Amino acid sequence: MSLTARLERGAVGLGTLAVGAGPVVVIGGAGADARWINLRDHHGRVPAAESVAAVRADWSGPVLVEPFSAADLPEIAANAAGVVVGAAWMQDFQLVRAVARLGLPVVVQRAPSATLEEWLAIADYCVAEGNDSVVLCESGSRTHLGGVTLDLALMRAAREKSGRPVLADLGGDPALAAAAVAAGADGLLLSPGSTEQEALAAHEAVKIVGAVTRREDPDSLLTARDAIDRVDAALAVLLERRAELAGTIQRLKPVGGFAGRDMDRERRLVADMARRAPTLGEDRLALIMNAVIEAGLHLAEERMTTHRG
Ligand SMILES: C=C(O[C@@H]1C=C(C(=O)O)C=C[C@H]1O)C(=O)O
Repeated sequence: MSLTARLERGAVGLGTLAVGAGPVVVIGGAGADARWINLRDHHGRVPAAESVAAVRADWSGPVLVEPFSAADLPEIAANAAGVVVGAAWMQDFQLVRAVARLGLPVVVQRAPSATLEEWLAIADYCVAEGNDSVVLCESGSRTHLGGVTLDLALMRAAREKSGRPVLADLGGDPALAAAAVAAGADGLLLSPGSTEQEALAAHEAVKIVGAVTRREDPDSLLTARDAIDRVDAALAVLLERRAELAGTIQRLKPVGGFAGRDMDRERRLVADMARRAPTLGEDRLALIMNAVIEAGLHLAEERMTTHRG
């Protein structure tokens, strides 16, 4: 889908990036699709221009900025693709209004104790200022253990109720990336200082889990190829896992390998798969699965020979 077509479907554009249609985006530090800067991290001691210039030194893509105060807004208006209304000042209505008036897309983080209604009300404040480009970001609630729990059910409800794109704020730990993508996140927010490895882990979840759970409707060659590449990545993971399991079965069966081939079982598994892949249908699936099964049996026999040898 072209950026314009994506935006027509309720996505929010962050520079060249569409959030809400197409693949799940990763926002964070190095290796992410968009960078973000939290000016609150420095308690206003580092000028906005300096922080933006530091990121701009090696990044020309979209940058999101969370201001420390209203004084940062001119710099943000000039140099950012979007503004973050941080969880800590979600209730500062004056600042929210001033941010919305910049006309840039606004990411509204949920304050730790805010309800769904309170959270969505902030989006309404932005709309009242004439800014409808709002992305909601679930940033977690404080728990009795002193930690922060991401509420993926609330994130999902926010998406359904508002029709707006949603982000899951994973902080410094991409371990929940897969769960967030499965729960319908349109983007994953890593901390501004996240590493390339963390971005890689998040992108991997976007590819593998997104390929299975996220419906995409690409309408350009480039985006369709991007989408099919993600499906192939997921297929590769499953094919590798399948080959391992098929190998285990060959070792456990009384007669393994090609000599113990069980065509009845193969027909049954193809028929089962055809229920989930009705468009392909049984005959085409049989051809595909025959190749997959034979590859597994070859690998298993090769390994048995190596082990015996
Ligand atoms: C895995 C098995 O061995 C063979 C390989 C199969 C497969 O890869 O799915 C299926 C049937 C057998 O021909 C099995 O018997 O279950």
